Amino acid sequence: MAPDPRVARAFKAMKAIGITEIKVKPVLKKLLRLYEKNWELIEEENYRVLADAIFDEEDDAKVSDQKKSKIDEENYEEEAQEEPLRPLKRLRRGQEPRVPPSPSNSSPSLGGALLKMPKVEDDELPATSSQHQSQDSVKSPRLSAGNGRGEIQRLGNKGKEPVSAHVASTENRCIRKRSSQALSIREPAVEPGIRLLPKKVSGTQALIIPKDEPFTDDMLIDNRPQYEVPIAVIHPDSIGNGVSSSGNVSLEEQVSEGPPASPHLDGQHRVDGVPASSSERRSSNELSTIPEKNPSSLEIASSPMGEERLETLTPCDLLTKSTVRDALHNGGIKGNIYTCFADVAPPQVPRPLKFLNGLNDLVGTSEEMVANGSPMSDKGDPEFSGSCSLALVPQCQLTPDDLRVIHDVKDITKGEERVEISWVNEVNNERLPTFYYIAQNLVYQNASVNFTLSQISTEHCCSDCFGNCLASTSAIACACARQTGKFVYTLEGLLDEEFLAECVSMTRDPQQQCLLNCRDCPLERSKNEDILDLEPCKGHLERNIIRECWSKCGCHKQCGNRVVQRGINSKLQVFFTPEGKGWGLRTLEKLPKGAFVCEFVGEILTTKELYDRNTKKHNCPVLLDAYWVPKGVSKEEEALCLDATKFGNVARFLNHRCFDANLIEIPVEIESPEHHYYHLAFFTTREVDALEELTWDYGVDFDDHDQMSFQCQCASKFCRIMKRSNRSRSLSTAR
Ligand SMILES: C[S@@+](CC[C@H](N)C(=O)[O-])C[C@H]1O[C@@H](n2cnc3c(N)ncnc32)[C@H](O)[C@@H]1O
Repeated sequence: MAPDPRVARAFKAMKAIGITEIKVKPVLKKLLRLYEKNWELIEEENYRVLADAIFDEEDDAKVSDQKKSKIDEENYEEEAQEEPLRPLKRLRRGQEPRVPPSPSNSSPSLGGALLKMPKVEDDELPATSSQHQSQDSVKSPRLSAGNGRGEIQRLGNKGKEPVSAHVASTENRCIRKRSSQALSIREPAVEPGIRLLPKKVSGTQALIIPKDEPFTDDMLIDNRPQYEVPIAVIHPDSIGNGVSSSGNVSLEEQVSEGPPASPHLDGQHRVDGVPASSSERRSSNELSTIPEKNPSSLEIASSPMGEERLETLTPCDLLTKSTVRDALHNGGIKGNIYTCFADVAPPQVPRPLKFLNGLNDLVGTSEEMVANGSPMSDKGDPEFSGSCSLALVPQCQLTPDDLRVIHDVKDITKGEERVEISWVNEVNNERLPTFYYIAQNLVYQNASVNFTLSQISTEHCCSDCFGNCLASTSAIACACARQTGKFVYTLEGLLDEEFLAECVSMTRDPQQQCLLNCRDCPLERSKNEDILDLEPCKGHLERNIIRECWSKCGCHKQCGNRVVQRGINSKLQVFFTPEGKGWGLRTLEKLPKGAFVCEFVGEILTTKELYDRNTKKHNCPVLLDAYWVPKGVSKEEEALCLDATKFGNVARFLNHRCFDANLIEIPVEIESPEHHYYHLAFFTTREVDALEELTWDYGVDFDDHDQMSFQCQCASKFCRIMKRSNRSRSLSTAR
């Protein structure tokens, strides 16, 4: 096969400055991945980025060699003394300063959960040293969701079968099958006066990152399982106004040069340790809060694994780095820029970190952070204690968009949520997959989801209520609780134990599960154009639902019957799982049983639209089929699902756990009594410890090849794939 002329030209340009093909090849390959094959970025300025990246690679190799020699010569203690200046972790994350993964998910597993990233084709470039990870193919996820009414309102669903238009044809067959789901979240603590930053980044990184590049499947690289149902390339523009408020995580990635070692330590918090609000954070770009006595910027990375690194750099140092300078002038945003900008302080002499006795004195583990409520407790030096001042940061001519990106580095929600949600990768140098963070579901195109006040009759709201419906002493049940017979929330904001137990039982207990089958399943209709190919409905799991008060109700926004609509309130963190599941979500604080964690948020699609997307990189779309059977589905367009692959919230990072997941998903009606659309909320099924991963039973039938499939690593003793043979026994034991 003839070599790509662009490759040949790149080789030639490098050869002209004395760089051999053998050195060019691997770096070029990385850049192609990083830039998603956007050659223009590589070719700019006579392949400057490429040359920079190669030189950086060489520099890093030298540093690595020097370090190795040093380690041979010095004893362990001596090495430890130098840790602050050259973190051990750097070796592991060695690639980040050079050619950072693309914002859109450069790493194989990254895309993992949601988006899979195809590698650069080998035939495009000669063989390289890029690593290849095993790839599992993932089939279309089982779409599940449900809505039920308290004890209430039970609805059936399971996942795959067409529902006839209108006719609520249902054979209510109780079938033993399937599962439940749930999850919870938390937030990282932050250190006043000290910012956790990624290590230095090469200019290449800073210059790279095409912000608005279209995201296409073939630009992605991922070795992890792919979803059977691919996702379409969605441009923010095509989504409508609602998207404007969403955040593009890829942009965040662009800003950060590498996976944050410990997002807990970011500077996005106020001095009092309280997470800054979105607006506060935004303004902090203009007024940088800095430690009064901290003369220099301080880069700190740490991890629960005990790997930390510290580096002092003056703002001047940072700003005079050519790469940063270039990036600023070019309007590019990079990790370094973020670092320098965020830490810009009055020019002072960098302060040596000798006073640190060891990293562990300064940077605690995640557990310590959680326990102490602060990731860094000023142990190292009182000067790091909260006192701050505001300093103007005039040098950087960043656009408002740039500033927005900068702020998003440590908060994937970009201020969309009430709480900040950081991400951390203590396993490798993969970055978050590219997606736009949205806190509320958004209609993609055809989904017929209309909320009008006129739709809500007095039967559907409690207009006579006042204050907190749960605290009412009225003998007459609040209208919003009528369907369930009682409120399903307690005054503490948790799910009523009995209601939760019933929900869990209905999804987990084979004896209690009830699958309802519709005659003309919309799901099957969406999958198959030819009516002759239609498969029978596979059943929809019967569920309980929650009905919350809403705008037409007379109660207060803080009414106890408004939990899900108030959004995430726990301290959550997206992290890279060490078990091969890709990214996951964990809580940073202990969560009680029955706590709301988050909603599954994504694009609202018709099932037809979902299948039309024809992508194999879906992030577990969820079918809103809770009412299909009881109410029927009048037209195909009303068969809705949620796809969080490109637009979603933290729930897209929830991994699957067979049977005994700590989260369960429950349908929640909020704005609309129309049953074809509802919210899907995750609640804890038990108390969840701080740092525990939050999991949800996708309800995957690993024997059904029509469903999403992956090599389950849930480690549950009830794992359906690992212990299939013992499944029945396990389930009964668990009960
Ligand atoms: C909704 S995503 C979860 C987030 C995902 N881990 C990521 O990195 O973005 C679902 C995908 O995560 C992976 N996954 C989830 N649960 C898993 C498990 N128990 N074992 C292995 N992989 C899992 C699979 O690749 C699955 O297709």
